[in-house]
Amino acid sequence: MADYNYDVTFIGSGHAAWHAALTLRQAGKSVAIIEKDTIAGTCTNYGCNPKILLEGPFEVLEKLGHYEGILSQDVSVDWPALMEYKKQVINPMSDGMQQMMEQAGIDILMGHGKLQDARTIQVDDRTITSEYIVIATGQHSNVLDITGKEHSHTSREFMDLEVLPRRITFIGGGIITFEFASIAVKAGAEVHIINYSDDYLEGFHTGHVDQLMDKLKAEGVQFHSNESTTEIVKNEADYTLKTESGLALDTDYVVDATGRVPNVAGIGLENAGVRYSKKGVEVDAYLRTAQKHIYASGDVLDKDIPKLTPTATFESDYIAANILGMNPDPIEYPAIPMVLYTLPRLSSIGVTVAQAKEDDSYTVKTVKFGERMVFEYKNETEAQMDIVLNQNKQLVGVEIYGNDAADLINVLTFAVNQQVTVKDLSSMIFAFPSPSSGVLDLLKFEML
Ligand SMILES: Cc1cc2nc3c(=O)[nH]c(=O)nc-3n(C[C@H](O)[C@H](O)[C@H](O)COP(=O)(O)OP(=O)(O)OC[C@H]3O[C@@H](n4cnc5c(N)ncnc54)[C@H](O)[C@@H]3O)c2cc1C
Ligand SMILES: NC(=O)c1ccc[n+]([C@@H]2O[C@H](COP(=O)([O-])OP(=O)(O)OC[C@H]3O[C@@H](n4cnc5c(N)ncnc54)[C@H](O)[C@@H]3O)[C@@H](O)[C@H]2O)c1
Repeated sequence: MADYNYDVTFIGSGHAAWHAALTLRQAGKSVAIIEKDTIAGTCTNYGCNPKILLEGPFEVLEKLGHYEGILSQDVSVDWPALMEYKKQVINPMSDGMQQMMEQAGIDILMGHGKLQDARTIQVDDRTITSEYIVIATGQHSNVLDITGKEHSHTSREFMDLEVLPRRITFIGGGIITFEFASIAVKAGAEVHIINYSDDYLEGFHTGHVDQLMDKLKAEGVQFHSNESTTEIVKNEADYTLKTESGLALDTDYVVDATGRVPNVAGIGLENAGVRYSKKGVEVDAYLRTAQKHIYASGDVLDKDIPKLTPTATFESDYIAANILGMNPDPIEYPAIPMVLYTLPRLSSIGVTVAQAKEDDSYTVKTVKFGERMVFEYKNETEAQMDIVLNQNKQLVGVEIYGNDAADLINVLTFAVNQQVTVKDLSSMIFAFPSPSSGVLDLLKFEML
């Protein structure tokens, strides 16, 4: 048998990689992780974690708003102090992860990984060989190819801003735009959203999206629909964003949030005979590429399911089990929850209301739990969920609008994936009062 430097080598160190790396190392495999930027990847360093940390104080402001007349509303967020706090909490995480992996016996190779052939990887000026390889290179922010594109910023740069600009313009009507616009406007910035169509937040419940947009408009966010950005002009003290229709918007900071692009270029996929397209790396039902010993995992995959941290983790765990022979079956994804971390949040799992309306076998119900349980939902009367039941009256889909939508969807993910019945719910006692027990009580009633 051929002699390789490592049993398994990962290109990338995000969630798609390190979960499998640890499991494989614990099972006695020799493992290397190649990383060219920051150990632990996007979510930990410039994605989910800093995003939710920065959002924390604004969530408090949002909740304060439900007690007007009871609590003084004269509170504001000190952005520079918040940024300092973000650095204190987030910056050490990468080193901590590196130490944890090295203590487990994983070799961390810093540098740009590039396949030379199907078993050989060049890492800057050194070369290693590996029996198995996992491509876990993630995605990068799209940058619109327009004049003055060098004046636009990515989500990563936005989350490093020491001072929040007075006027911020987001290009794109997707997740990143809404999450950042939601906090920027609460921080007092003048916020504009430029979208090249009039569709926003594709995939989320359209009624909830409309409700969220109305709220953001009331807070001051200005939406510019059906506008195609053509140019960003640098002026002496600010910038002007121009569109095809003639809109000229003066602003201090432009965030390009027009999507994320799989990192498939410059990593030697063609040298190794791995098939890919601009949508990502092509894999079979076992997450194996055209070369059966080369797997791909996480955001870099060409797949139709949401590109999220929990799916990257799920795939990483699957690959470890498959390589160890513990799971020889094709990967089987459960229903995957999506959460939009705006104020309030939107979340969903399973069959959507839009899908259910196309199929007579489903029943759709709207449950205005915020109105019905004012005390448990702390005056958030707008909170509601739209549920989809199948013919057996089991919960197959939920879409939520409300501050607690992230935690509630986790409870309901359990109900959807386990095909829970009213009898199951009635056989359990839940703590009361709490947001989840309120929702479960109402759910039982709707499922009867
Ligand atoms: C602003 C933002 C907010 C997000 N919020 C959420 C959220 O709230 N919830 C959620 O579930 N998901 C969220 N996501 C998505 C989530 O971050 C990704 O789904 C997740 O990080 C994917 O993990 P990954 O390991 O596939 O990729 P990554 O974490 O991107 O890791 C890939 C790694 O590969 C490295 N790499 C690339 N090419 C090479 C090379 N040639 N050599 C060596 N190393 C290389 C990169 O530097 C990177 O570290 C967010 C993303 C962004 C951008
Ligand atoms: N809460 C979460 O789970 C979370 C949060 C942030 C990011 N993410 C990850 O990042 C991705 C979101 O990134 P995003 O918000 O940049 O992408 P997105 O796909 O959600 O939104 C992109 C937006 O840009 C628009 N657009 C695309 N091309 C354009 C063009 N040429 N000109 C103008 N507009 C254009 C699209 O119509 C869309 O509105 C998610 O898919 C997910 O993988 C997840």
